[in-house]
Amino acid sequence: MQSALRDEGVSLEDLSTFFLDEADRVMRLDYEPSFDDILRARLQTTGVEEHHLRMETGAENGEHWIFYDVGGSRGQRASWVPFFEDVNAIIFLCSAAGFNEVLAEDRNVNRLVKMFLNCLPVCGLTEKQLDSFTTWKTICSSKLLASVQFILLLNKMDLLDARLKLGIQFSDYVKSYKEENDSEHVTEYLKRKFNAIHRHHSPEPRKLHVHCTCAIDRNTMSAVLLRIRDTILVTHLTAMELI
Ligand SMILES: Nc1nc2c(ncn2[C@@H]2O[C@H](COP(=O)(O)OP(=O)(O)OP(=O)(O)O)[C@@H](O)[C@H]2O)c(=O)[nH]1
Ligand SMILES: [Mg+2]
Repeated sequence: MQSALRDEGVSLEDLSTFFLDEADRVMRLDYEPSFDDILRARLQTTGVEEHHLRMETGAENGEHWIFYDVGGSRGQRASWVPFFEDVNAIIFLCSAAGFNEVLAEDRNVNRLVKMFLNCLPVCGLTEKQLDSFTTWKTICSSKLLASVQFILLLNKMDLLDARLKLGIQFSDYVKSYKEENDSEHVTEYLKRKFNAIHRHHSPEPRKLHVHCTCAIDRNTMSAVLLRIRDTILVTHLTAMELI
């Protein structure tokens, strides 16, 4: 069924059964999407989208955040650069569960693996390990972004955990991986690889902040966003020599 839907241009991301399980509710004439429906929906970003968010609760009440969301698929990447110049921080989302997925735009290229292409000497990975690491390396190397705060979100931790618990072997896809097949060890491995690329390719030394996330979990994401806010604030105060 998944492949039949894909042939029709319908994508059921991550083999999610969420909307199929909810079909009765979703097909009602008076259906209104819940917060969870919105978080589960797959809406591909095309070009660059500007989002203004005004916080409505807690200490952040009234605060105004501007996000620029850039499409992650290959065809969208060329449009990123002009928007980078004035940003305070780059939040790079990488699916930690992408190790056994291929790109929709090129089914010969592994999603995580595609991250690693030009980083082989740094990572010691095989030629199969390409996409997210390649993109990460390109962004880290940018001179335009030398003074921008970098924040890495290793996302889809729930799916990573579920896949490893199903017995899918990370080492079958990432040949240099020799550790245990659990999310703790795999996550540490990914952090080391991303950190190595960042350290090796940044034009000037800078700190990298890494968070493990599940973007569909609103509670943990709001805590992560607060920590990101604090990181950006501290970086700015330090730059202005106020702390
Ligand atoms: N289970 C799970 N699903 C997630 C998580 N994060 C995102 N998703 C789902 O992944 C799908 C893709 O999310 P999008 O926001 O469209 O992905 P994107 O990375 O912005 O993709 P582009 O816009 O093409 O760059 C959606 O169906 C989300 O619900 C996560 O942490 N866990
Ligand atoms: Mg998007």
